[in-house]
Amino acid sequence: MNSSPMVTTEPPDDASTQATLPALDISKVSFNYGSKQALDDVSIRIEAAENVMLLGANGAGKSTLFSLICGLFAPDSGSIAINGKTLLQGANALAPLGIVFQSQTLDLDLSVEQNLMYFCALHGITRPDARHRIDRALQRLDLQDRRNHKVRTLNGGHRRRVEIARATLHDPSILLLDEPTVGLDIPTRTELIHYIHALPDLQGCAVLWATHLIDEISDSDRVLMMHNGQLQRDGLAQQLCAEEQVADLTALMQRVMQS
Ligand SMILES: Nc1ncnc2c1ncn2[C@@H]1O[C@H](COP(=O)(O)OP(=O)(O)OP(=O)(O)O)[C@@H](O)[C@H]1O
Repeated sequence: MNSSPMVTTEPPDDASTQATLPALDISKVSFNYGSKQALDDVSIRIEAAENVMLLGANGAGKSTLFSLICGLFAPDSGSIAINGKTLLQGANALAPLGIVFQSQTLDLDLSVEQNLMYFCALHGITRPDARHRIDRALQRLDLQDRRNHKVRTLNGGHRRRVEIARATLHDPSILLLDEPTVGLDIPTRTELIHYIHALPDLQGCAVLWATHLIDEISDSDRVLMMHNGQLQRDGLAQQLCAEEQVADLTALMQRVMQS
């Protein structure tokens, strides 16, 4: 991937304080919608500041997994811990979580800054601190000149960037991204992919990024392959392909889906 002007370098935020506990620990999680099993005995451990791609075709179980991590549903069995705290330990357990949903959730009639300020207020961040965090996030995402623009006037790529900026304002330990590039043109996708890959180093947070697009995954990425609610593969993309003697991830995904 080419370097992008969107990425600026700064030291990570408080990364050292998050270094020991796994950012996310999913243990033997199963979940059913009535008689339909959506997740079957899924275990995933993501370390602090690790970037992980969650790959699966439609219906694989990615969104359901995200809903469980966010506490929207409780698992039928198994447990989920964020930064060492299980979700059963109360709403506070969700505090170190950042999320960008598939569908857009910005207020179109507020400016970029107003959207970000509102989020900070919801998280109990004081105004001076919020200003500092917003400055930093806008700079990292190359959005400074859009600060006072109404979101309604922004294109899809800029709106996505605002959502990502917003999701990092409270310095989450783990950021969940549910198909963040859907609907974006190729140059905008490329920029976002580059930025998101740099995020663990920039921000010190882990990233779990759901996608069904294999071209968003690079050889050195850790990839989790899901199919029919099961975690079928977990490893570095290049290594998985070498172990199974396939040319690329597309061939490996085909094998997984035929199994
Ligand atoms: N509300 C629901 N009621 C019943 N079944 C559901 C519901 N939501 C999802 N499912 C089923 O659960 C399985 C997993 O769906 P899920 O949406 O988690 O997959 P996904 O990988 O996120 O796919 P997509 O990218 O299409 O959202 C699928 O078989 C789906 O049809």
